[in-house]
Amino acid sequence: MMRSAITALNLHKSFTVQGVRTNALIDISVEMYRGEFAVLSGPSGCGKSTLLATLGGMTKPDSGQLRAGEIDLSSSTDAQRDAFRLRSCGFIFQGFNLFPALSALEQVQVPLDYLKVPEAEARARALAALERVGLLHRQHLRPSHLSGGEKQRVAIARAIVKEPAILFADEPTSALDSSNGSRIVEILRDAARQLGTAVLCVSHDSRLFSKADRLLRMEDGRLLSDERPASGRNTDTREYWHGSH
Ligand SMILES: Nc1ncnc2c1ncn2[C@@H]1O[C@H](COP(=O)(O)OP(=O)(O)OP(=O)(O)O)[C@@H](O)[C@H]1O
Repeated sequence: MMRSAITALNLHKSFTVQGVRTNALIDISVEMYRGEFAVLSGPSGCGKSTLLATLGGMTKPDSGQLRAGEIDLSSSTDAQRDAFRLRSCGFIFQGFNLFPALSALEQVQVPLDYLKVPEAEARARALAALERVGLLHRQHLRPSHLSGGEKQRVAIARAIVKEPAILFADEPTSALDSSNGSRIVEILRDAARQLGTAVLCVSHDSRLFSKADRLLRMEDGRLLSDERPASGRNTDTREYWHGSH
């Protein structure tokens, strides 16, 4: 049995700017599972970022249902959605979004400080997350002394340090060369497997497609296809739930 991280049912979202209405999400129903690495693609403006923002509790859908475990996000207050985001979601963006003045280790500790994790534990967990992305030896460096690939790995460590139920990545490899990009994909896939996180990654990068457990495709606000390619690794999360973790 795959464990659901988030379930969306009949989501609609539109924007009206100067009297012109855009339907960014039209009747989207999708369920994201823990342990699964899903890649979302589609033409520019088709609604990918809006879907991530909605699933991640950053914007409210106009209608439809959104449920994460016991939490009904569609009828929740802003404070409840903030709490869900803080506790259960990780985000990775193409521009890394690191704090210039903080070392790699400090960046990764930030979310745990927000969650009020005691300092010693936060430090130990941040070091473990940096180790997971292969950056233990860079822990004291600030972003200006890190390469693009390393910065993205710090951003991933920061996103996975709280072991989120769901991890959203918006074009995480687009600023990277191919070997750094491949490494990021491996790390995201390992995060899904080893932490039992649902990873939803927006990408136009076809190299990612072959690594995905699941391929979602949007067009004009609609979810056009949702497939688990036979060539992908199994989508069974037993590896995590009954494995050595
Ligand atoms: N805050 C907003 N206000 C008005 N319109 C918006 C807003 N956010 C998105 N839109 C519109 O909704 C549609 C979907 O946008 P969205 O950013 O989700 O697409 P996308 O697939 O992520 O595009 P890209 O690949 O170019 O990032 C677009 O037509 C966009 O112009």
